[in-house]
Amino acid sequence: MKLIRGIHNPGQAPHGCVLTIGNFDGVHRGHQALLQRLCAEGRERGLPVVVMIFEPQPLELFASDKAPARLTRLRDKVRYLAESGVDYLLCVRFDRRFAALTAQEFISELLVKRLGVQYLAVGDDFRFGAGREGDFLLLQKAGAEFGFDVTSTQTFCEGGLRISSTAVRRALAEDDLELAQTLLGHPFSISGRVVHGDELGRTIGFPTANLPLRRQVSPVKGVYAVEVAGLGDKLLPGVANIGTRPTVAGVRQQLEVHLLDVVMDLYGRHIDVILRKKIRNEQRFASLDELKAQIARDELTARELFGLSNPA
Ligand SMILES: Cc1cc2nc3c(=O)[nH]c(=O)nc-3n(C[C@H](O)[C@H](O)[C@H](O)COP(=O)(O)O)c2cc1C
Ligand SMILES: Nc1ncnc2c1ncn2[C@@H]1O[C@H](COP(=O)(O)OP(=O)(O)OP(=O)(O)O)[C@@H](O)[C@H]1O
Repeated sequence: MKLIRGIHNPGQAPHGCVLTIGNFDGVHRGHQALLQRLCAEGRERGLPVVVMIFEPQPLELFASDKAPARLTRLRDKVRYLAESGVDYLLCVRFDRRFAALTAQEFISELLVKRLGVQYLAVGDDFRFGAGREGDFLLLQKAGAEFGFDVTSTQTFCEGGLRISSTAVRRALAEDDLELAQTLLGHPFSISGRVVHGDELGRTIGFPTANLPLRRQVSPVKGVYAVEVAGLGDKLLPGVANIGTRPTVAGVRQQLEVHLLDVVMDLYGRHIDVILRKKIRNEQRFASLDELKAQIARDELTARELFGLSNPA
């Protein structure tokens, strides 16, 4: 899959394609069903499959305080979309100028002139263009005028519930990792590059690898039994805390993971932390000793869960 950043990269995007548009946060099973359909259509027509996403996501530009927590960073979205068989990922920089394009301009300049779209699949609730004035009906009319097909994707459900990024966030907020995984079609994980912490963890006997969550708010909080991918062939078990570390007066939200039975310097490594089970909420302890005793109990809980023997 080829990643194209921005719509002004001449010659990079194909002219003539099958296309879908959306946030694709989480690349959940609803998205995957839509992508499968789109790939089949692309094969039939002998055309490349293009997915258009926006970065930042529209709500993050317009109402950053109301924007929901991201399920996937761009890097992970790219990986999941590539695995789904997409040929080109067009990542549009969503700024005030782009947002001001009228629905008609979006169709004629971008979809028709720039991409030469032949087939477009979107949900029937898809809105676009300045003031969200463009809708499915307008796309259908434009399709008839410019000669491209427009289909509304069939809603993909789980237990009567429409799978959506919002539904995954809700499952995570309710600590239902199992449901989140069912909706996603893959386990929920948080990835990033390990940075230096203040190394207090080392002095309390639990060295931790720290992942900053940056401007991204995490959809989950608390202490989890986890498995870490990205450090060789095997998944490595660990315990992680996602929060602000009130005991040591931390401020910024971060993820900290302590690996069981392995000592290695993870600084600078890119890791993917798969959340397997919530152990408890983050707490403020009266002393570091109490925190240390609790983390030791968290470790035992995780060991039991993973069927590992206790440390010597
Ligand atoms: C499994 C685990 C559970 C944790 N639980 C809490 C907690 O409940 N409250 C808290 O303030 N900090 C918690 N922490 C964070 C510790 O305060 C943190 O590891 C310590 O401050 C070391 O920070 P450093 O890595 O920046 O040196 C937890 C860390 C781990 C690995
Ligand atoms: N369950 C589903 N079944 C079929 N198509 C879906 C499903 N969920 C999303 N889509 C389609 O995938 C495309 C991208 O969806 P997008 O990520 O913007 O929305 P979403 O997953 O419904 O998220 P949100 O909860 O934020 O509305 C859209 O065309 C949308 O209609």
